[in-house]
Amino acid sequence: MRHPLVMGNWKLNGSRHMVNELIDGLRKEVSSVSGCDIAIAPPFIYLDQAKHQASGSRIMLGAQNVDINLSGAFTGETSANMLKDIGMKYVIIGHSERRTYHKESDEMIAEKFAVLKEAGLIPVLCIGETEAENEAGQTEAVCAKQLDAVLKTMGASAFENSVIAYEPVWAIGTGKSATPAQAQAVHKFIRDHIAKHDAKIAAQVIIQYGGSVNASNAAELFSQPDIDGALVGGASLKADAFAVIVKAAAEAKKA
Ligand SMILES: O=C[C@H](O)COP(=O)(O)O
Repeated sequence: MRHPLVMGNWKLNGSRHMVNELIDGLRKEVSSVSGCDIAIAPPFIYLDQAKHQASGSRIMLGAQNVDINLSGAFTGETSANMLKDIGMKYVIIGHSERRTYHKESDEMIAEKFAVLKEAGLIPVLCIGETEAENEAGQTEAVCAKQLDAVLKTMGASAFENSVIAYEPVWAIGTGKSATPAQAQAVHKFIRDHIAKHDAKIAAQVIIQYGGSVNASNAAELFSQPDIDGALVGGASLKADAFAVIVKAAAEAKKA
């Protein structure tokens, strides 16, 4: 049985004060929740502070990016081994904001996937189509191509103990979430696509939904059989709203 994961992607938001306040608030809200893994991904500069602030709680830490290199003359970059060294568990890769603003290709993202696996970190691989691709009926083709970049280089076994986040670009930060039925259909496609290579791994891989998840729509999204939690942006910046989403995931997957 899959254990849902709700992860907050803080993106470029935060301060020393906010790290302490938000994590303290979240610790109180989720202290009695079981049945759902919880993670947050603050900006790099606050990861160490956040790790300490969350110490002894069920809140795990993740980073928002990683470099493909492990050391050397790569100014401004952070390696997988460094993230492991400071106690990170998850690393988000392939987020559409990085694909768009930093021109990250499927091939580069597959390389990042490989360095994370090598370092013993859990990749959270974001995939998803743009609005134009959605309207052109290309959702499945786009998701398949993004998954294939990893499948071709590493095989289906790479998805063992890995996370996929389906994030339709048109739903990110827009307030316009995919409907539960729309999201379920794509999640099932993703699982079936991996199952063509390895049914056992497809059955266990966590597939999160991301894109305007909030306290009001989370429960219905999580009621879908192939939606295993969420990658949450805006709503993860408020402890109470994020906790409602965590509780909804724990509740929905109890049955
Ligand atoms: O990584 C998170 C996603 O980009 C979703 O962001 P959002 O919840 O603000 O729409």
